[in-house]
Amino acid sequence: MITMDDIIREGHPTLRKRAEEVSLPASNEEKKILQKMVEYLIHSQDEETAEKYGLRPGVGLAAPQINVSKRMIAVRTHDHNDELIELGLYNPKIVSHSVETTYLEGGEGCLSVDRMVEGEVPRYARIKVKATTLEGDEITLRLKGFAAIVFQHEIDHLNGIMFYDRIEGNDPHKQSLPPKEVM
Ligand SMILES: O=C(O)C[C@@H](Cc1ccccc1)[C@H](O)SCc1ccccc1
Ligand code: NI
Repeated sequence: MITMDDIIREGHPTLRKRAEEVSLPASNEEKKILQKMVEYLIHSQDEETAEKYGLRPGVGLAAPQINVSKRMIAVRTHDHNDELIELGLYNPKIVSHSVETTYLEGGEGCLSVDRMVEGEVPRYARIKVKATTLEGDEITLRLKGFAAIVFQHEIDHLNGIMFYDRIEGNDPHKQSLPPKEVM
């Protein structure tokens, strides 16, 4: 199982790389890794298991965070209708987004960042994501609210972007809004 020992922390070069596309169908090894990433989220959201193994709760995890520079993410959260989203995805892509932006009150955290970082992180309010699931199905997700923020946080990890790169007042040359992905 994945524990905090497997999660690399800021300063590790893999967190600043652009992760490689996964050629599909995924290999057995890639499937195993993605499955374990989903399991990490399940374990981390179970109070007893999280306590037993010292897991930080997570609603998302990107493969670069376990030092695997491949375009794979796991997400376990609820959508705006309070439906559970529990997915392992290959090659997720934001194919369109709202002009309107939003942010998480109180800012964001990250399993790869062992410190509090103040500041609002601007995110698109609504996004459309295309990806291939762990089971091999191509899906399109229309997301808003917290789920949209989670997906943007995780897809940023695939592009070597950390949440604090987007906080106003940082290096003015850094893009404070998500870069145009595929527009
Ligand atoms: O480091 C990660 O990628 C996992 C983050 C994702 C995330 C952080 C902030 C906002 C949206 C997504 C972890 O889930 S941080 C822990 C956490 C847990 C519940 C709610 C928000 C953040
Ligand atoms: Ni993160």
